[in-house]
Amino acid sequence: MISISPGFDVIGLALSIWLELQVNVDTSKLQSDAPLNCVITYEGEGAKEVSLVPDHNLITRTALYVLRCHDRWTFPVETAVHIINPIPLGRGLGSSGAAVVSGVMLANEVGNLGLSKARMLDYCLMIERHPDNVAAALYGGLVGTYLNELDPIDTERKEIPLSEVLPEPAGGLDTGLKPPEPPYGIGHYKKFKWATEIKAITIIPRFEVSTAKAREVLPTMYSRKDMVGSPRFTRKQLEIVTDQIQVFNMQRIALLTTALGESPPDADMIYQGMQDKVHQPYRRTLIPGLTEILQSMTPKSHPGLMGICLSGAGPTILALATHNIENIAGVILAKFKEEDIDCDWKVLRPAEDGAVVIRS
Ligand SMILES: Nc1ncnc2c1ncn2[C@@H]1O[C@H](COP(=O)(O)OP(=O)(O)O)[C@@H](O)[C@H]1O
Ligand SMILES: N[C@@H](CCOP(=O)(O)O)C(=O)O
Repeated sequence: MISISPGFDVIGLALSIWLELQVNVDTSKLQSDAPLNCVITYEGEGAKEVSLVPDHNLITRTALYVLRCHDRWTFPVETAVHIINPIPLGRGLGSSGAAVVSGVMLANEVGNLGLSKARMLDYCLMIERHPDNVAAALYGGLVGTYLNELDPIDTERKEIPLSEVLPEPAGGLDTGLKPPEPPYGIGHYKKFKWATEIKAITIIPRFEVSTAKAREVLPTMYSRKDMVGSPRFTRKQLEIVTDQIQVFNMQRIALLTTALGESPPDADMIYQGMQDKVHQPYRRTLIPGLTEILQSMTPKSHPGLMGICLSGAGPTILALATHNIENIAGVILAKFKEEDIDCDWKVLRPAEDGAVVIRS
């Protein structure tokens, strides 16, 4: 799943590329030699780099966090988790969001915790703190999200450093200290319609940009950062510039969520709706060719194109299109090639169902 500009940290889209866990609890065994009673096997994207040690792997570490909040200190004897992952890691396609959601669901299943999806979202948000990706993965489709204003005690709990919520390796077994439980109702979501004729072309460069790094390049104060070296601006003018950036994105989000659901789609409105000033301009330093790609492709210059943006934190480019798909993809591939960047590409569609459990 991905987040869509200009809906930075707000709008997420679940796409038809599914992380799958095949889980078996062998209750005939009385004890297990596996660390934390869990045997992990793995195939697909990340197979060479992802740890198969349960208190290092993001999926099982997340599951252990949820289990430990419920006084279960290890997996049940003996839990086998086979991970099948088609989502490239560190490309802006939400592999970590999917991993976190799957870890929470894994705990819910093996621990028989009976958590609702709303409660699972709380656990996800203690780990991946921007709600766009995890809400899309959990609920499916195109979602808008927000974080609730909590009382001071719950706010403090929700902001406990990630290193305490999800230490690596997952600690606690020796100390017996329960990890911080999430407050109730951290975030909420609303699903929007998606016009079926719109396809999602993803152009996936063969290099990684970690989301953490792509967030570090963003300004903390937009007005100050934007005005560095421009002492001629007054305080009033700085406020106006900040407002302009925020209002620019808000005006677009307001249109985009409706425009993406209308048939036939209005290309100009979607294209305008996908412009962003909050994160894309700052991330160009991490992604050669980004500015040129985003600025040179419009519905007029490339018929069929509806809109174009960075997918998540990048480096993947998301182009929405109704037709001319190969041609549009070819242009973006060629532009990356000019920067000596090889890419893969996929045409995806929204996955409306969200995270599901199939019991056999
Ligand atoms: N299937 C997976 N199993 C275990 N860990 C994963 C999996 N997918 C992602 N991760 C973890 O998430 C990291 C990538 O997260 P991130 O930088 O946010 O990029 P992305 O845009 O793909 O979400 C990986 O380096 C890995 O630590
Ligand atoms: N809104 C976040 C989305 C990060 O998505 P990812 O797929 O790169 O993890 C951001 O833009 O930082």
